[in-house]
Amino acid sequence: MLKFLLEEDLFEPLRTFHQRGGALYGTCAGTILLARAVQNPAQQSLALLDIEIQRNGYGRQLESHLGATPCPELGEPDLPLVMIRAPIISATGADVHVLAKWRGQPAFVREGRVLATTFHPELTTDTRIHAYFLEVAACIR
Ligand SMILES: NC(=O)CC[C@H](N)C(=O)O
Repeated sequence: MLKFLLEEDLFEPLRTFHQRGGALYGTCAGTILLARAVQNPAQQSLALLDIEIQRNGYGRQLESHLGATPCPELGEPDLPLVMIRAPIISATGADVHVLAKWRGQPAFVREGRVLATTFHPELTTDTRIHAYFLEVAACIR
């Protein structure tokens, strides 16, 4: 994804979109791209979300797993989590709201109109995060 963004010169258009008030949502590798700082390995990123992130934070593919976790912002039931070689958010800035955690680490975060999850809601039938994103984009949340 990083290679593609660089090859297609998409860094600046995405930053401009954000600057003009556009909403962004990253899942997993998308969250890595949005982060202020990436480790394991260090790499360039958009730095549109004030988090530090460790790629493959749980380990290799064998450590991919399912789970469920509470998300007070979205109500009951717990959010289903699909963690595929998921990253771990290791630090969050003062303006970042942690909306859900997994194993003690932020798993769903928001800073203004930027949302990010370390898991894949698109692989479940639970559409609450996508609906929430649309509301954030429409400035009604
Ligand atoms: N499911 C994913 O997007 C995995 C991300 C991948 N493990 C990475 O570090 O780039």
